[in-house]
Order: sequence, then structure tokens, then C-alpha cells
Amino acid sequence: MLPFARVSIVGLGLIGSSIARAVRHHMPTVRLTAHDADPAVRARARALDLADDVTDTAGAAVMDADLVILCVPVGAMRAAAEAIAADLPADVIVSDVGSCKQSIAAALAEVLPGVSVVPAHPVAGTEHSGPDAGFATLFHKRWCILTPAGDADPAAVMRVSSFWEKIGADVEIMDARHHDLVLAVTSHVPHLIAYSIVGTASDLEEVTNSEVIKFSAGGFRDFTRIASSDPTMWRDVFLNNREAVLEMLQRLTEDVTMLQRAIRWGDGDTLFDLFTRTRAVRRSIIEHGQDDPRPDFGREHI
Ligand SMILES: NC(=O)C1=CN([C@@H]2O[C@H](COP(=O)(O)OP(=O)(O)OC[C@H]3O[C@@H](n4cnc5c(N)ncnc54)[C@H](O)[C@@H]3O)[C@@H](O)[C@H]2O)C=CC1
Ligand SMILES: O=C(O)C(=O)Cc1ccc(O)cc1
Repeated sequence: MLPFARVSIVGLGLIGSSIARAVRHHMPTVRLTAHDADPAVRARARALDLADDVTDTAGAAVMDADLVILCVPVGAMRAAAEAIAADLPADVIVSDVGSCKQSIAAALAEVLPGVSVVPAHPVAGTEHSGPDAGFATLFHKRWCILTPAGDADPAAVMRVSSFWEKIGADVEIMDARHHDLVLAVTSHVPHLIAYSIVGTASDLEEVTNSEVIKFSAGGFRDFTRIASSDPTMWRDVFLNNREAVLEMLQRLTEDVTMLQRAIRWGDGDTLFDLFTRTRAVRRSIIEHGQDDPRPDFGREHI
């Protein structure tokens, strides 16, 4: 039994197109409609046959849907919700895939009063964006966190949960505020560190005549992958998860200062103890973690 018969996707980039491909694969009888604000993306989506109907307006994509998933950058969620508000059927469920949840929940509650909203965050992605970057297995064995409000309809939560399980994800339910704190540590601040270190290296490049690129070792290359992630998406994440990111950055700054002091005073024990602890974290992620869709991710140096 399928949780939804008519699914509509608004925003056909990496995540929207991956959901479309996964629905096609796992629930081929679902009628899939979709819209993207960018005409070039719509044309590409039609060429890739990502949906039964790729519509020129957001309203046309949602008017018959029983599930609408907003897959646009966090800062565009409000505009996307405004564009569909007048055309939503009475018993529709609206969801989203934004990387932070509190600000989107507030915007959707304001723009879509009385609509059943079940927010989601698939904790799966890559540094790539756009409709060509998506793939059907992106969500396999990856977490999808649902952050329903306290008064959400339990049946709607069950159906959205079942939808994500059907496309391969493991579902966890979490309070939106807690989600934003956890993701600030595990995803948002790491991205900020990558943007920052690659930015610093690129400033230094002027001084070192390209040695930064020439001799870039594994660690730096890993940072450049993360730091090549979509600028619009990540600008929006930081502006919308401001409090949690600032709180975690404060903690990080204190810990970096502690390391600075250990290096200055030759305190090898502090360095060794921390590095031993962090190595154990990595090992436990590999041993207990979920499979990553990228071919060699996490398995290269156990
Ligand atoms: N990229 C990643 O690894 C992950 C991203 N997310 C979240 O998923 C959402 C989408 O991210 P991606 O697919 O990576 O971005 P993307 O940049 O690949 O695609 C976003 C699409 O939304 C369209 N769009 C923008 N404003 C619109 C509007 N008002 N109406 C209709 N379409 C609009 C753009 O034209 C673009 O095609 C973001 O909220 C992001 O935080 C969640 C998990 C992982
Ligand atoms: O590419 C990577 O390493 C990621 O971390 C992908 C990612 C980006 C944003 C999310 O909200 C979830 C996953």
C-alpha cells in the first residue's frame, strides 16, 4: 500500500531530482508532477523525464497532489510556499527537505495556516547541485529526520515516514530545535570550517605562487570537496540556523584556543589524548554508521 498516490516536487535540483528518480524506481505507479522556478531546469527535467508532468507554474504542479515536497534552498521556502498556497487541495500534506528546520517551520506555518505540514531533512547529499546531479539511491540507508510540530496529525507523520522508508531511508523523529543544534555540530559548522580553510589557503596562494594547490595533500583536498558545495544553499543555511551555529562556533573557538595553548607549551599529552579520542569517533562511525552512496566514502582508511 502506497502512502501517497500523487506526489508533487517543487525544486528539481540535487534533492528534488533524486526524490523524483527514487519515486520512479520504488513507487512507479505514483503520479509525479514537478515545478522549478528556473526555465532551464524545467527544460532539463523534461529531457531527463524526471516527472509525468513538469509544469510552468508552481500552482499547476500541486493542484492534484496528496504530498507536496518543497526542495528549494532554505531561503526560498517561504516564496515557494506562497506560490502554491492558493492551489493546494484540501487534504494535502506539505513537506520540505531543508537542512535546518525551525525557520522553515515558522515560515510555512505563517504562509500555509491550517495546512498539514510534516517537515523532513534527508541527511544525505553531495557537494553537487542541479537536476543532473541527482540519483535514485541517494537516500538508501541514510537518515531522514522528521520534525513535526507538537500538534501535527500523527497519521500524516506516519504517511511521510512511510514515504521516506519506501525510497530507502531510515526515519527518525526529532524536535526542530534539537535538530538544528545537532546539525549545526555535525554538518553546518564542518562546512563553515571547510569554507574558511579553503578561503585562507586561496588568499595565501598569492603569496606562495600556487604551492597550496600543487602540494595539496589528502586532508586539504577533502576540505575543497566540501567547500565546493552550493553557495546559495549554504548561505541560506547559515543565515537561517544562526543561533545554533553561533553557539557551536563559540564552543569550537574555545577548543581551538585550548589546542593552540597545548602546541605553544609543548603539551603533547593533550594533543595525543584528543587525537586518540577523535580516531575512536571515526572508527565507531565506520563500524556502526550507515552506508554512504559515494563509492569509497568512509571505507578507504579504516
Ligand atoms: N545538497 C545537499 O546535499 C542537501 C540539501 N538539502 C536541502 O535541500 C534543499 C535543496 O537543495 P539542493 O537540491 O541541493 O539544491 P539545488 O541548488 O540543486 O536545487 C534547488 C532548486 O530549487 C530551485 N528553486 C529556487 N527557488 C525556487 C522557488 N521559489 N520555486 C521553485 N523552485 C525554486 C532552483 O532553481 C534549483 O533548481 C535545500 O533546502 C537544502 O538545504 C538537504 C539535504 C542535503
Ligand atoms: O556532501 C556532504 O558531505 C554533505 O554533507 C551533504 C549534505 C549537505 C547538507 C545536508 O543537509 C545534508 C547532507
